[in-house]
Amino acid sequence: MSRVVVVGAGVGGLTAAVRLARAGHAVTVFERSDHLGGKLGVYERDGFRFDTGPSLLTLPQVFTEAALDLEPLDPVLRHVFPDGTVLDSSPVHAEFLERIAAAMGDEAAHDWDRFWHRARRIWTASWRSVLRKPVTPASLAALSWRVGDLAAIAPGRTLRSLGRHYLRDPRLRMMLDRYATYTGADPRRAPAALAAVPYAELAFGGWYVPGGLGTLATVLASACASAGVRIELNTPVEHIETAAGRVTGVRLGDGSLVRTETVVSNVDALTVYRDLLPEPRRLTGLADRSLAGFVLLMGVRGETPSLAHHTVFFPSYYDSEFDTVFGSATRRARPAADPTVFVTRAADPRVHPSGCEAWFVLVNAPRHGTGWRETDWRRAGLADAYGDHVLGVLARRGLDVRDRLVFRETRTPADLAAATGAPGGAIYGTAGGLMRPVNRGAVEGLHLVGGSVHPGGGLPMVTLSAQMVADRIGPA
Ligand SMILES: Cc1cc2nc3c(=O)[nH]c(=O)nc-3n(C[C@H](O)[C@H](O)[C@H](O)COP(=O)(O)OP(=O)(O)OC[C@H]3O[C@@H](n4cnc5c(N)ncnc54)[C@H](O)[C@@H]3O)c2cc1C
Repeated sequence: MSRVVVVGAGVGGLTAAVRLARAGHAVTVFERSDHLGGKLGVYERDGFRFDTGPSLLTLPQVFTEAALDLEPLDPVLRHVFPDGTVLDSSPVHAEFLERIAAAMGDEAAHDWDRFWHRARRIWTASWRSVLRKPVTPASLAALSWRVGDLAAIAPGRTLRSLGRHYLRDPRLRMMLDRYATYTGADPRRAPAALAAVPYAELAFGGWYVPGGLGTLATVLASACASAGVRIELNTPVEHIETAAGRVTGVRLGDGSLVRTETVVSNVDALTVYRDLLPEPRRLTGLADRSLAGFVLLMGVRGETPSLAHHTVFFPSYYDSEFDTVFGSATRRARPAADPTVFVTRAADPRVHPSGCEAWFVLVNAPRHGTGWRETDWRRAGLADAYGDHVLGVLARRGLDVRDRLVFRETRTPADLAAATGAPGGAIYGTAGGLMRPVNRGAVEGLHLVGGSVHPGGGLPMVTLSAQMVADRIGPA
């Protein structure tokens, strides 16, 4: 029986651990923190239960290691535009077209239908040629894929330009642009291939896990237990030991050495290459880093019928938000004055006391430490002041919750970085791009899973990375 060490108990690490143990390996997971799930965090207070990370599960067919009880969402998302238009997305295409026509007119519905057919081609090509296969610069260059798939994905084209080509209504353009942020990217730089994201979300639906998405970590943990995986919490891996270009073991925080020839790392690739390997190595194929997020967790009195499970409130000038949170060569990244505000409020009595609601509010935010003082999220008072600001923005967009708060907690990019080891609190690891770091590590026996490597961030992609890596390692 071969011994495999998994570093990190995020969704990628736990999924790889289950799959490898079922394939006959003796698997040990070392996790630096005192809890499982990584960014898939849960926070409980006064009878309220919050997911501190993911709130939307897509591509349920991917989660084969976790038997989940799922509830479909309709609408998947409610969009509130700056002119007051409200558009609910539907997992049934014909129904969504009717909703678009009712809210924005027939021309807009026709445009979305045309875009949808192109997005389906992109999805089909991505699923077949990219998402379940290790993609490397060499495989791209060798054009080993079907030429039709390459044409559909249109490498080199941006999501923004694809949207401008198909969609005339500025509100639909805004709606499409937002999908770039599902990988923490700027739509003006993100590849057109990300059109696969709205396709997948609407064609296969958006799902809620009763009790909250944190349940996924619990289910994966029990799958680990049944498969015989050993999990050690509060056990950071300080180094990956190598000799002659091969993995020989991992050095733990207490100085002890655990010998193994196979390490699956769920740690951000940047950290692995910079800090865990014996000599810092250049990470090839590093795409842009993902955005971080600023989160408010709020216990709220009363009910809010204007909210769907997920509601997005758009700003008047979307590009100015991207300019601000990404920064540029001449302007440092800063929190946005007029950000998009994403509110999740589950109608699930398991997550709030009766007569109340548990709100998760997320806005795009620059990574911790990427700019000057403005992006030092540890600066005294910044988190509270920005939280006040976000609630003021929400009030100006028609939803004033400030006099209904039972309590309010804040999670900044610096908090996420501290809790999960995500550099700068990047939500998704690397932002959208075809050239993410590859799953095969720089030394023999090292494999990488999780949001910072191919095929990317978000629960389904992270799960696919783990499945690909486990299958590549093969049976014991
Ligand atoms: C606010 C927020 C909202 C999100 N919303 C969604 C959403 O709605 N839908 C969706 O699909 N995705 C969403 N995501 C993204 C999703 O959470 C991530 O893509 C996914 O959970 C990342 O999993 P991972 O496998 O990369 O591991 P991570 O979650 O990054 O976990 C890595 C683990 O490794 C551990 N670790 C790090 N260094 C060491 C070390 N040296 N030794 C031992 N252990 C170590 C960490 O403590 C951590 O537990 C969201 C994320 C956030 C933060």
